[in-house]
Amino acid sequence: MERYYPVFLRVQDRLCVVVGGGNVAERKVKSLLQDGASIRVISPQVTDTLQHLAKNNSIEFVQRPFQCGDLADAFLAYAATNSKQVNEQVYEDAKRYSVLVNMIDAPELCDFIVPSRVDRGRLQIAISTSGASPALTKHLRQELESYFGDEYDIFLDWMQQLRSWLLHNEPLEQRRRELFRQVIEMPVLQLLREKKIEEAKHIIHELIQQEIL
Ligand SMILES: C[C@@]1(CC(=O)O)C2=NC(=C\c3[nH]c(c(CCC(=O)O)c3CC(=O)O)Cc3[nH]c(c(CC(=O)O)c3CCC(=O)O)/C=C3\N/C(=C\2)[C@@H](CCC(=O)O)[C@]3(C)CC(=O)O)/[C@H]1CCC(=O)O
Ligand SMILES: NC(=O)c1ccc[n+]([C@@H]2O[C@H](COP(=O)([O-])OP(=O)(O)OC[C@H]3O[C@@H](n4cnc5c(N)ncnc54)[C@H](O)[C@@H]3O)[C@@H](O)[C@H]2O)c1
Repeated sequence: MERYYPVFLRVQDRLCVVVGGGNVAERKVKSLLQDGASIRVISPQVTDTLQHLAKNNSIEFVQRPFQCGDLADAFLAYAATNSKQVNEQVYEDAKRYSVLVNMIDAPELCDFIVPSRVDRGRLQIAISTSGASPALTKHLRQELESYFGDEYDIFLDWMQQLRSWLLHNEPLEQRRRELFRQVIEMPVLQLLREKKIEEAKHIIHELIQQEIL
């Protein structure tokens, strides 16, 4: 069985080269755009959406077939054409320049595979079946999306602020851990789900007040 090591990559302003401009390429591009990657699509033809993104300057579009050397300055590469032969050329080029490559038609050659993700601001849940069933991956994403709502975005905003405050103001690591555990176990998320934002804020403030006193 193939095993993959999960990480969260920083792609902001890093060049990601997508070879091919069909539906699958479009999906990879949209996901990369969410995280601020600098994207170059190389393909004789692209979908309407990719065309539109190129017109907006959201992506760079190089309108021609793939050529060896195209991956020289890439951070990540995607072999996303409908031709096995072209995808293999992309693979060879990626190896030549030591660029990590995703192959949309050959999981066994992938340096990395693209997971589904539930995106709630700072909370990201990545899902993979190690390539066994992308259909199940998608299904699980939809299930998790209904469980994890936007309340996590607000909650994590507060947790981050609280954490940086405690890192400066509470020198005891054991005590900080205890406080984080308490906040997580309080019904803050439930209140946020019910849109009772002030009430949720209030119970965190009370806990911190006790801490200060
Ligand atoms: C998660 C997601 C991310 C994304 O693409 O953004 C993604 N595939 C998604 C959807 C999807 N892909 C396919 C279907 C049709 C149903 C089905 O086949 O199950 C559906 C569902 C649909 O479209 O409804 C067909 C398919 N997929 C691969 C092959 C090639 C092969 O297996 O050989 C074939 C053609 C097989 C054939 O020839 O028939 C390969 C890969 N697809 C992966 C990711 C990687 C493994 C992820 C994992 O570990 O689970 C991996 C290995 C490489 C990669 O692409 O990174 C995205 C869901 C986004 C969402 O959440 O909605
Ligand atoms: N990984 C996945 O998530 C996934 C999902 C579904 C299908 N697939 C696989 O993906 C392939 C089909 O993908 P699609 O639906 O996006 O295909 P598509 O037919 O919509 O698009 C193919 C693209 O490749 C481009 N292309 C062809 N030759 C090229 C070259 N020499 N240089 C650069 N670009 C070139 C075309 O211009 C076109 O834009 C199938 O082989 C299937 O096995 C993968």
